[in-house]
Amino acid sequence: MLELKNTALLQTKCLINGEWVESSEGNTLDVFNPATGELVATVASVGPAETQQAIAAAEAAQKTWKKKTAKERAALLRRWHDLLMANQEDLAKLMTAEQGKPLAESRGEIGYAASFIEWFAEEGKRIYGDMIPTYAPDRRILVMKEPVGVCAAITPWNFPAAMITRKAGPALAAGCTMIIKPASETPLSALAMGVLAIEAGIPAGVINIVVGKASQIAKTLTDSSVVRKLTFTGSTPIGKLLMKDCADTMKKVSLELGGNAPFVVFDDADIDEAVKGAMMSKYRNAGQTCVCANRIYVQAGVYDTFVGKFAAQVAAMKIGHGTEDGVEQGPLINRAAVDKVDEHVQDAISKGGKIVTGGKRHELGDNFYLPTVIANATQDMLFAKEETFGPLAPVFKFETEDDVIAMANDTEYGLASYFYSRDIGRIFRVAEALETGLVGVNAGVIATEVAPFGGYKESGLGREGSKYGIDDYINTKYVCLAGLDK
Ligand SMILES: NC(=O)C1=CN([C@@H]2O[C@H](COP(=O)(O)OP(=O)(O)OC[C@H]3O[C@@H](n4cnc5c(N)ncnc54)[C@H](OP(=O)(O)O)[C@@H]3O)[C@@H](O)[C@H]2O)C=CC1
Ligand SMILES: O=C(O)[C@H](O)CS(=O)(=O)O
Repeated sequence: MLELKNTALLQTKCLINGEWVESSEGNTLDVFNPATGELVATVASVGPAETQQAIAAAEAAQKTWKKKTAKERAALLRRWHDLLMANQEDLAKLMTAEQGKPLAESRGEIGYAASFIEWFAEEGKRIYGDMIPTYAPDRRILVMKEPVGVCAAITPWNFPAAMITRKAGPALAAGCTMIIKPASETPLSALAMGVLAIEAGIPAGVINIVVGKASQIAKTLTDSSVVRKLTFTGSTPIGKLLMKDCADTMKKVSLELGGNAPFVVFDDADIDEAVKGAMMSKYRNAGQTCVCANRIYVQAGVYDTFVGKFAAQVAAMKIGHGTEDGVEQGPLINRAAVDKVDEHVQDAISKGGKIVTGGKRHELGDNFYLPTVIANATQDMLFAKEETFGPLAPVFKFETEDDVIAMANDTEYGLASYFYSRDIGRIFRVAEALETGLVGVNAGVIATEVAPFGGYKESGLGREGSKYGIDDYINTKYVCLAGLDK
């Protein structure tokens, strides 16, 4: 049973124009605990009519929100940040209840989510324009930076808080307003953050949260000419669909999509550090992150040592419900996710892969799968080309630097990559050769609000976080002042 200190955080209605509303047709959707299968809450499930109301509210609110000074917006965002942190434990409990991740990871995600609000509260004060040396004595050239306007966000279940604030932070700091459609599996984290945004004093209509049938809500958002930008985190196929749907109204689009991260261990690596990094990169969130190591490549000279050390640590992981102390891996989000992991395992076995540890469903329940290591992985196996999005680590052997760079880049994805080496020449050669937006050198987890996060190729468009992350919420205007010599 969910025991919250601040019971107001368990919000089951949608947020439109500062009001908590039910579906006009009485529709609802159930939120289940992926560990136990128990019903956590029943949430209002709205459609096109309510989405239109949210768009209208965001449009009206933006007229005054953009006129606040960056400092005024920053003060409100800072209060939101402080309330997120003050309610971190309750927000973490809600997240573990609906998403399944261990409480420690949920607490960490709330801190990560709040960091984007804190970061962009300050970045909003540094959206500088330009005064460009003129081309004519009677003229002056101004460059103004203005908020894009009404923005829509569609977010995933794997990081139910951080993937929202990584978008809402820059949007609100820049003077934009937002309609957020969270994933149907995990709406409670979004709605709880909405409760705290209202408490922080963020005006009605600046943030709107609509839960419901994704395709219906999305179509209403993408068809609307009022919505000037769409930002999405999720699968590449859905990202492509949304990008196409945004073309008719020429919206700005930011996409954080799927990945297929290579994790490379060279023979000059610190093997113990490489094992530590592989554990963190592969099994965080039960392998359900777009930047998880999806393919582990180990140079022949250290292959057996790495596999032995790595598999021993994986086999020792504590699996359980996210609410249990010390649990390192909880359930996956649903049965389909577990089936996909098992499909990759069975495919590998059929092609000569060797299970070193794990390789089967866990008796804890339908959504649990043992953390798995497969040796003798080869490029013809499904996980070489498909994102597993689960706790499966295939370990490939390679001979040369050129060989492994070719294999690492042999994918349509380009989000994250990692490698371990202590040779400075190799570090620069390989970091520059890898075709990904993020590169971790001797590190397995590198996401932070201060650095730009985003992909190459079919892993997406745009950057989130860092000083670059606010650019996607800004329009640049050139103003020419003439007649100044009279
Ligand atoms: N880059 C990343 O961080 C993430 C990548 N993924 C990738 O996506 C794969 C599948 O995960 P999944 O959760 O199904 O990802 P989806 O892309 O299906 O879902 C992400 C978001 O998109 C919404 N959505 C689903 N279908 C549509 C549609 N037709 N139009 C508009 N929005 C839609 C979902 O809503 P609803 O929940 O209501 O269906 C959810 O809010 C994973 O295996 C992984 O490869 C997934 C999550 C995060
Ligand atoms: O979508 C994801 O998987 C996250 O962006 C990964 S991270 O930002 O938590 O590294």
